[in-house]
Amino acid sequence: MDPEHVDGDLEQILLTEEQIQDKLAELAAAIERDYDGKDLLLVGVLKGAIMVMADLSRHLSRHVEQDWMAISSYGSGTRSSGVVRIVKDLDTDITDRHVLVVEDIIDTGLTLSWLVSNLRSRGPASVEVCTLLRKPEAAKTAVDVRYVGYDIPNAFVVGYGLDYAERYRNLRVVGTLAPHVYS
Ligand SMILES: O=P(O)(O)OC[C@H]1O[C@H](OP(=O)(O)OP(=O)(O)O)[C@H](O)[C@@H]1O
Ligand code: HPA
Ligand SMILES: [Mg+2]
Repeated sequence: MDPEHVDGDLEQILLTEEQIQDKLAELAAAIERDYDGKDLLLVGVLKGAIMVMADLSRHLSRHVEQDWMAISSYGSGTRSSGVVRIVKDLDTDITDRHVLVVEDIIDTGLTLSWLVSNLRSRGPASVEVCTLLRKPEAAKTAVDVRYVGYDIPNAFVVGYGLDYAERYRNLRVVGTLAPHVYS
């Protein structure tokens, strides 16, 4: 879906389809270099990361395995509840595996810091993180993020997997939501 199909619900387009794809190609190239000769498992965080996982993995010119976890901390609102809940766990045993967590956004960093420590407790060879978007508050958290696409301002964004009340995930762009939508 394109921005003109959401009836003025976007205040501003932050990232075009081209900017998103160019960045994912760049990140994929870095990942290929860093994991050369190593087995790699991509772990996508549902549901937001579906688009990033689909496009990032297709920019890779190597074999990877893909698995998914569903954890939710936002529910239907615009603020993190701080309570992280596993809705679906991995199907894969990650003992001695190189794991790369694929995220759409790191906002407060609460979801990710919880997830990374959960995964590290399973005895993997390594756990790193790749996110398309990161907000300033998250940049201050202790979680080390190896691959960051774009640092964005501290506003609620939707599109390219990111939702507000489950809508807008199928937008091709990332944009800020106009206040009239949620006020
Ligand atoms: O850094 P944080 O403040 O913890 O926020 C980031 C998380 O929030 C969103 O997921 P959400 O809980 O909305 O689930 P969803 O991906 O299914 O929309 C997003 O996809 C990240 O996983
Ligand atoms: O800005 C956001 N938009 C949508 N989902 C989110 N989850 C954390 N931050 C955001
Ligand atoms: Mg969400």
